[in-house]
Amino acid sequence: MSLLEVRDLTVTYPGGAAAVRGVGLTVEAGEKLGLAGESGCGKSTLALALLRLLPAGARVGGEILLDGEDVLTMKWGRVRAVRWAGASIVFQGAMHSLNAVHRVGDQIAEPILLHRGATPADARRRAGELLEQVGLPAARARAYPHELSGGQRQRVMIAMALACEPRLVVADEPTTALDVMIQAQILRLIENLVGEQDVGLMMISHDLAVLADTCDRLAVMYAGRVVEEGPAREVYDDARHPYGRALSGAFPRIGDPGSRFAPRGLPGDPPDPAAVPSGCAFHPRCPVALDVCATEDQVLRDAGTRRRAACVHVGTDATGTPDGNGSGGTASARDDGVRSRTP
Ligand SMILES: Nc1ncnc2c1ncn2[C@@H]1O[C@H](COP(=O)(O)OP(=O)(O)OP(=O)(O)O)[C@@H](O)[C@H]1O
Repeated sequence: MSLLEVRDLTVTYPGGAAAVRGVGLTVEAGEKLGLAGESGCGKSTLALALLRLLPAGARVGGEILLDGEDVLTMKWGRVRAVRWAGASIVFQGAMHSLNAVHRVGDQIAEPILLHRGATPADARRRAGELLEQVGLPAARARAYPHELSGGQRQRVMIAMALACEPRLVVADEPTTALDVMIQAQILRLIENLVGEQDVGLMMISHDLAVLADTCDRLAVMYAGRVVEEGPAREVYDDARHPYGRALSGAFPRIGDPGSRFAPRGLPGDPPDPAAVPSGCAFHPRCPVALDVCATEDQVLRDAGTRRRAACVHVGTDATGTPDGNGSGGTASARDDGVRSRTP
């Protein structure tokens, strides 16, 4: 059984924005999954859904199995317990997530008191240990958030996320607000802590290069769907979906700070989730789209060993590379595929 198994997850916001449209993915214990995609593709919505943190009015379908237990049908008391000990989230922008009027040590100690049944003295001691584990002196427990740097605050957020020894850590753009040097330190910290404690990690970022550097496996999202997944380096170096290829060309590799984000050679913008294009949602921007792509939906199917992609060109003679002719794509090829939903 996987630590996390998401099956056919859909999230629609009031007003009709279909932010997540039938996502299936897994995270194993000790595995680091990177979730990539442009702004607005539904990454944060997926993360919020995992812990039932979506705003009221959002409609959710599918299953989110954490250790086999469906988060979507749990009673609220169970959800609260799961939010700390089952899975916890590190958000971007720690200043907004920490409470400005409480000392950081108290904020780390609180879930230990509430969910671990520790005595106040034990919870304080554990908070000090956690601070040391994330590279801060235990004495910083007495600091208020505004007395810490951005990188230190993000370390505190990581300590909080680890407070109740969760099985899964979800890190949503954990380093976006930080400068490059601190970013690298925080990424290594998350990587090491996850490795030491054998927890699963879902790291969310628009930066495929960072994810390829940190994670074992990558899933690429476009317009609320996973369109490609596979071993991190392979997806980054040799994406099978035209969108994955554009995205992997979009970022500097580590150590090349000169270039900036912009998916390479892609016209237009990601679609409005309230008006997702018919067929493959990527077809209006796709350099190798066929007529059929405008009308027929694409599902994830085998694209090599432990790799899947949702593109009409996958599994045909056509490579789907921008200079390939793409003529081998047929509608019938799609039916051979593996659906994103596990039967
Ligand atoms: N509360 C909400 N009500 C209505 N629409 C929403 C709400 N929250 C998000 N959306 C829409 O859902 C879509 C997905 O948003 P989401 O934040 O999940 O994307 P994302 O990939 O995480 O982007 P970013 O990296 O910018 O956070 C976007 O089009 C967004 O405008």
